[in-house]
Amino acid sequence: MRTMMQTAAIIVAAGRGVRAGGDIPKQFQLLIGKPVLAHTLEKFASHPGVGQIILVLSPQDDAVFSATMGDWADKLTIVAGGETRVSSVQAGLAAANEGTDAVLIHDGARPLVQHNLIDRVLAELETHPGAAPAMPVTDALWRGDGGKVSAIQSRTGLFRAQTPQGFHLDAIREANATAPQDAKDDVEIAIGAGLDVAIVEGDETNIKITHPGDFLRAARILQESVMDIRTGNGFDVHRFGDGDAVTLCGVTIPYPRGLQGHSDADVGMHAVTDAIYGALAMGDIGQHFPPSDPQWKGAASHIFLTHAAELAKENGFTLTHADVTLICEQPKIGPHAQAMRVEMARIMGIDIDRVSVKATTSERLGFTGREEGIAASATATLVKA
Ligand SMILES: Nc1ccn([C@@H]2O[C@H](COP(=O)(O)OP(=O)(O)OP(=O)(O)O)[C@@H](O)[C@H]2O)c(=O)n1
Ligand SMILES: C[C@](O)(CO)[C@H](O)COP(=O)(O)O
Repeated sequence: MRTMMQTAAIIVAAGRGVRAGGDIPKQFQLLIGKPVLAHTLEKFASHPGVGQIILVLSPQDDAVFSATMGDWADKLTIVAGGETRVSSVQAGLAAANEGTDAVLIHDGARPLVQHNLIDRVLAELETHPGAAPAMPVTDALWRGDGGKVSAIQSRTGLFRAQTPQGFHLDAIREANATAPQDAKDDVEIAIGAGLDVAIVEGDETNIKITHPGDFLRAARILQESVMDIRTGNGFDVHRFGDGDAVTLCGVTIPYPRGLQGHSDADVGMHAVTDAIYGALAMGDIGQHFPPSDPQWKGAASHIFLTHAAELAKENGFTLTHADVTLICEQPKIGPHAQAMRVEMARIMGIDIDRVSVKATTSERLGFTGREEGIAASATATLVKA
């Protein structure tokens, strides 16, 4: 593990973004609600292997930076870039803190970079002065002339270059100092200076925003990757008392005793309700329907479950699954399980094949084994796409 290297990230964002178009340079344009550059910076700021973050900006963009991302300023070392990418990188290299061993040079216009890609580059820097991600070319390659295919180009050994490109600081500083200004990237500069650069596996989603259509592509990729999937669990117990029926998961079953509780004591429905609140991280039944409040005395539990399901919907989640296990010796649940699924699915507004009701005994052990009460355990899964 590379615990000894002090690594800085240099994010180059001084370009004009001519090909992408728009009123402001592409790095400041919004990508699902925040500037492209903010997405990029977040990835490096949250990576444990990255210390200093050097942001290279064009002096022409001081106002747009302050207006769109001013709150980032005190987390960064901001330096002025140049006319070419090479000169912008040079400015970044000059700003690395004393003691920095390695740098990751990354396009501000690649907002979808993932931590595991950064990890792969850092790992190779343990044994190489340079390391950079790339994707092997998989399409056939042609040469064209006048709108016609003029020759076939072998793709063997060809790669599409990505960033971040990582280097030992001293080595890339020396190489960059004499680099041609038209170099496409830092690997070109490094190998020009005779440095050994390892190729690490790139990521198909690590695209560079270059043309207008790339904003939509990037937004789609981000929306897929930010899918929020949550699982919550719930557990409840009610003791037996006088009565002639129990209500479990919305189904009333005749039985020589009843379940005691402030509400209708539907232990199964309470467990599912609490599982939904748990997935939302929004408290529990007691918090939403305090037992101290007389209006809930004897309340039907579908009120609670409906509230939890509505709350999930209001917060943008789809309830995709609920699973409850009733723990009791008696009554036997099997004959009623299907009716319970139907009723719970109806209340939650989801298909019955997304609702599971199971039962188990506790082998005559404990309070459920002694038939003093019934327990229920549940999970619920919520998805926000
Ligand atoms: N003088 C420059 C030129 C480019 N870059 C940065 O280098 C990255 C990759 O460059 P590219 O996609 O070519 O960006 P632009 O130069 O902005 O694009 P265009 O050529 O369409 O104007 C971008 O994050 C860009 O901001 C830079 O810091 N300084
Ligand atoms: C550095 C780079 O992102 C590697 O793929 C790329 O070369 C820079 O962008 P450009 O579009 O080639 O100017």
